[in-house]
Amino acid sequence: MQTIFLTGFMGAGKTTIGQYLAEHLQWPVYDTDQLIEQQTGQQIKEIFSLYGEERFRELETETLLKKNNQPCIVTTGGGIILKPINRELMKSTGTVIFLRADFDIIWERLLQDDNRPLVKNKSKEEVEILYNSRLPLYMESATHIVDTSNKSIDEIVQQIAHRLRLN
Ligand SMILES: Nc1ncnc2c1ncn2[C@@H]1O[C@H](COP(=O)(O)OP(=O)(O)O)[C@@H](O)[C@H]1O
Ligand SMILES: O=C(O)C1=C[C@@H](OP(=O)(O)O)[C@@H](O)[C@H](O)C1
Ligand SMILES: [Mg+2]
Repeated sequence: MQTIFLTGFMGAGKTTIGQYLAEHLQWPVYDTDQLIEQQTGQQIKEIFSLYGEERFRELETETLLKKNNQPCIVTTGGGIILKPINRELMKSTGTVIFLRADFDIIWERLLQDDNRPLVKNKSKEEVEILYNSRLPLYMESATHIVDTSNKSIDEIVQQIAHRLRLN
């Protein structure tokens, strides 16, 4: 089994589900946002405000390129699917699980913290446009789609393990 990449929109639960899945499978887990923060010594929101989104996207690609071939879980930032090279890198080196969730559920979660620069000061309508614009890219790059709406974290972890025949 190769790397398991978790993709999906901001607030879909990638970082959280990845932690629980890692515990369940006893696999290491890496979060691209956390790796970028460790590497740069800066918070994601600082990188966006100091250098812009484009620089952040380059850092995401660098992070994917640095990954070794050992089995692990990689939880990605919601925009990782924007660059074709990222979609190719993930698909060619692992299994890509798109964590899908209804936008209304996601929006409620996004209201809980203000650490996401692409959400801060945006209306619900504006973020929904971003969500809809990205959906085809999540679909195109996914090897599996897991619907997470109204499911507990435990149910989602079980479902992923079952779909990948890892339990
Ligand atoms: N299935 C779920 N049910 C309820 N809350 C969830 C679920 N998945 C994630 N959350 C919560 O949603 C918020 C966003 O999750 P997070 O893992 O940061 O998402 P992402 O990494 O996709 O942006 C967190 O507060 C997390 O606890
Ligand atoms: O969707 C995006 O473009 C982003 C998602 C964030 O990660 P999460 O999806 O884990 O919130 C983080 O990478 C950055 O704020 C940009
Ligand atoms: Mg995350």
